[in-house]
Amino acid sequence: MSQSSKQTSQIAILGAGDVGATIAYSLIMNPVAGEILIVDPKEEVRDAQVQDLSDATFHGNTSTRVRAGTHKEAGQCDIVVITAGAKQKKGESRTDLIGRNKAILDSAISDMKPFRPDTILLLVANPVDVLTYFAQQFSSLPKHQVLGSGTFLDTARLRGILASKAGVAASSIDAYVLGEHGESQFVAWSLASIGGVPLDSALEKGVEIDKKKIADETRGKATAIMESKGATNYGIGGVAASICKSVLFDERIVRPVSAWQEELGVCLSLPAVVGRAGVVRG
Ligand SMILES: NC(=O)C1=CN([C@@H]2O[C@H](COP(=O)(O)OP(=O)(O)OC[C@H]3O[C@@H](n4cnc5c(N)ncnc54)[C@H](O)[C@@H]3O)[C@@H](O)[C@H]2O)C=CC1
Ligand SMILES: CC(=O)C(=O)O
Repeated sequence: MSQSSKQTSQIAILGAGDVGATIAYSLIMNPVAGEILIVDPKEEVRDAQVQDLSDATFHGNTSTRVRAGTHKEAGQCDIVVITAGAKQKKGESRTDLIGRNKAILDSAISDMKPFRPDTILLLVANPVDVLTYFAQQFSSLPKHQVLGSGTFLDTARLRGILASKAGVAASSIDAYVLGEHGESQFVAWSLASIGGVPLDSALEKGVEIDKKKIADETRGKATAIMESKGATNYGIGGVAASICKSVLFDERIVRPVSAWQEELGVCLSLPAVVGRAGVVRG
């Protein structure tokens, strides 16, 4: 991507809560776009987040500007990251949010229309797979332009756990959590490798891993964090910012993101090639 298109790219973030603000902060610290628009009907919170985030743009490495925006403006951005919606209260599952968050999504998409034809919608609000499906329906954008963060965060969690067991950097581990960003997710153990060597052969002698325990710990990590601090925001902040970069730079990187699965008639995560058109190949 040329320097000038990098500077003029715009990312809108719908929802100025814990997750939306952290995604914006990640995009300021690792700049990929010229402008970030923060959109939230709670104007006081939105404006305070804009003020606070603007202070973070002071650091030397960024040319990204942050401002408050409207839903209509968001519909004309390169990427719209949708964090708008309720989060889980104690004892609630992600799927318990469906009624509230589907209604919020419906009204937010109506407010953003008409979309720029090449806009990418990145769903983050939960239940992310179901909302990705509804965003495809409500927006009428081509399905490959509407994707969800899916099991990318679960995959990051899995790689972190495996890295500490194996004593190698998480970036050297190739392993995926696939399926639903929720209770039915699964680890594709047969694909797991370290530096290209199948996981079981790559571990040092004497190092044993309990695959069921690791899969359970990965699946339960969000609940464990939320029980203590009420929300998860940093992991998804990094994950969503990384997807934005893959889109704007047309990276064609393979990521487990939630996308339309023609054979199954649902949105869920399988390894997909992510580029400027969204899911370039499923
Ligand atoms: N996919 C993933 O891996 C993750 C998803 N999440 C999900 O992200 C969502 C947001 O979480 P938090 O930021 O912690 O919640 P929050 O409650 O802190 O913020 C949500 C914000 O959305 C705003 N909002 C409501 N309707 C809106 C609309 N029509 N347009 C724009 N903004 C609107 C609210 O005013 C609020 O400020 C939740 O559904 C949560 O479950 C959170 C972490 C990870
Ligand atoms: C909240 C959520 O979906 C997560 O942290 O995985």
